[in-house]
Amino acid sequence: MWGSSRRRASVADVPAPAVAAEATSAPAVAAEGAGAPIVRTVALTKTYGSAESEVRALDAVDLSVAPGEFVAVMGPSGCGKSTLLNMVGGLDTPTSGEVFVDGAELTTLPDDRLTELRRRRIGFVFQFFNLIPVLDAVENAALPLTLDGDAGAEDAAVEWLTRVGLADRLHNRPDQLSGGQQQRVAVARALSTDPALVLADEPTGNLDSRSATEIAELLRQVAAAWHRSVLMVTHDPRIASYAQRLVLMQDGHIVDDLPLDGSREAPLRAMERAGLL
Ligand SMILES: Nc1ncnc2c1ncn2[C@@H]1O[C@H](COP(=O)(O)OP(=O)(O)OP(=O)(O)O)[C@@H](O)[C@H]1O
Repeated sequence: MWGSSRRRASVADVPAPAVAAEATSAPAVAAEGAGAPIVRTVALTKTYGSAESEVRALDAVDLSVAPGEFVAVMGPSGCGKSTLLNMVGGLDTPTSGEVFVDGAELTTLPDDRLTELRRRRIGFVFQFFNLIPVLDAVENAALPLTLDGDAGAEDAAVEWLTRVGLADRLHNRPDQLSGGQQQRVAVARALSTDPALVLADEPTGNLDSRSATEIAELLRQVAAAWHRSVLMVTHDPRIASYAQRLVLMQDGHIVDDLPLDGSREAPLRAMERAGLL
């Protein structure tokens, strides 16, 4: 469905207002309206176990992410960050509440539509890159489209690898790339399907400080220049400072939600204020 209506962005578009229109012009199902959030959770709750062993990983979480917005999520270990990302990514199902992504309510979508939405409208970036060792950068970045039988898979991969600064590394395998370069390949792979949303779970957790900063800057660009929404979980306040907005979680709740101004210290100060340090 999206494959037929999707227009591939060209490197020549960068920075490209057209990409912004493209990112929001082909919603999965009836959209919630122009300018509607790309992510919206309503009273999102997830419990694991039952009775006395019950863990409330998410407790009535309401969160919205606007088109092209870069939001960082921080909080102590076990506060529900990954659970939130998994619910928004359709990788796990809520106990109650609703999750809208790009206008579609995930809990009511038939399996095939959910799979299609995950494949085409959401890009995933993981801490350990999750690249295939025997494939080169182009083949790795093309993989989601290749698996979908898309004839333009490698062209899209080359375009996005060029955008993320790897035009001279197209045919290197992961073991021939630095950690930061491998994560760039993973970002290109996440973007190759033209998603509205990129979900990044600790994307800099396996990188040295300099590469981590470069990936944070790249994710900022994914949102600011290429108009994809980015929802990123991180433990690193310095990395969070590249986002436009910080969501702080504790015990399955959002305890603060504040705009950021690029100050490297702001997330740390917010965590101090919330008593999370
Ligand atoms: N499959 C599961 N079964 C039982 N409990 C789970 C499961 N997944 C998560 N939990 C629990 O839910 C709570 C939230 O976990 P989650 O992984 O979302 O936290 P987190 O904030 O991402 O933690 P971290 O920063 O350590 O990755 C924790 O108490 C965790 O033990």
